[in-house]
Amino acid sequence: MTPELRIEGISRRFGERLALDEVSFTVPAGRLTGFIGGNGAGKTTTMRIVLGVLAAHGGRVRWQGADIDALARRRFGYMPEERGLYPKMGVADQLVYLARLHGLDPARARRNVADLLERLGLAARAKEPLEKLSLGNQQRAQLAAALAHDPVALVLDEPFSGLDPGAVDDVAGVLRERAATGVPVLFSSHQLDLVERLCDQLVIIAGGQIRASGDREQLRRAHAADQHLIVVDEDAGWLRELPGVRLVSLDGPRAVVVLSDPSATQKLLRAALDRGPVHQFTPVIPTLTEIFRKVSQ
Ligand SMILES: Nc1ncnc2c1ncn2[C@@H]1O[C@H](COP(=O)(O)OP(=O)(O)OP(=O)(O)O)[C@@H](O)[C@H]1O
Repeated sequence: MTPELRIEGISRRFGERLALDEVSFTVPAGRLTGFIGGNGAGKTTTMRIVLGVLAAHGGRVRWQGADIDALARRRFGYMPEERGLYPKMGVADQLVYLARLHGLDPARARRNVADLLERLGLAARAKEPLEKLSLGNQQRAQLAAALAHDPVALVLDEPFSGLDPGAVDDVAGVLRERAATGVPVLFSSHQLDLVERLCDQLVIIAGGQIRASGDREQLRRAHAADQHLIVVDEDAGWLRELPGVRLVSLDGPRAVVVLSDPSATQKLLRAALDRGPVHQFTPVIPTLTEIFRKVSQ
């Protein structure tokens, strides 16, 4: 059975406020799924419901094709928004303790924790109490806590917040490795550039509703507005007169155009080549930030 996590029609109210409105999406096995949305969009509420920390008022969470239960959830790795490690306890000791709570034998728990601390650049701080670590290093320790018991799925609330670029790369590397072993990874973030760089799948939520979800590149292509960039040798102003072409912007030899139909593409290219060299001719694919702005309105 494919280890796939599915959120199906989840709704949740807080008093009169509908925080989640029939939220559905899939976190496929072996892929990094970025969960993005503005403040109060519903990311944390969704993640809490997946982990059973909060009850849903409608819908269900499915794991490997069946309704999720406490046993399955125990095998998940969760990094909650309210970070939950003990400030006064040694870093390695508490990670081993948490891994053992999840059922790992002592040797395996110690080995996993040592590997993770090494991988996350914390090996030298292993014996120190958590509170003596910088906030970024505490964050790395939180991630280690979510990973130490060899989880079958990962649900991480803002794992990159407050990390410097080096730490972002360390954490991203660890998540990629986990995903490569077939683990579904869901992580929320406000850093759109980071999500664009890291994730394979995207889920965009706004006002408690899913506005877009799926493969990152497919989404980008689906939101392309039929625009093409063309770069020629000299001023491209002649494009104004070409039938089937609407000029969106013009900057000397660079122009962005919208074509009336697919056959206009070849006509445009031919007309441009008749006038001289064509240095670029390519569809304009929107960035994640542009898609996010468009669908979140
Ligand atoms: N315990 C609660 N009691 C009342 N309202 C809540 C509670 N938890 C969440 N909400 C409301 O539900 C909505 C969704 O909040 P949630 O924390 O899930 O958003 P988020 O996308 O994680 O936001 P952020 O990026 O700011 O963390 C918000 O309107 C929030 O005020």
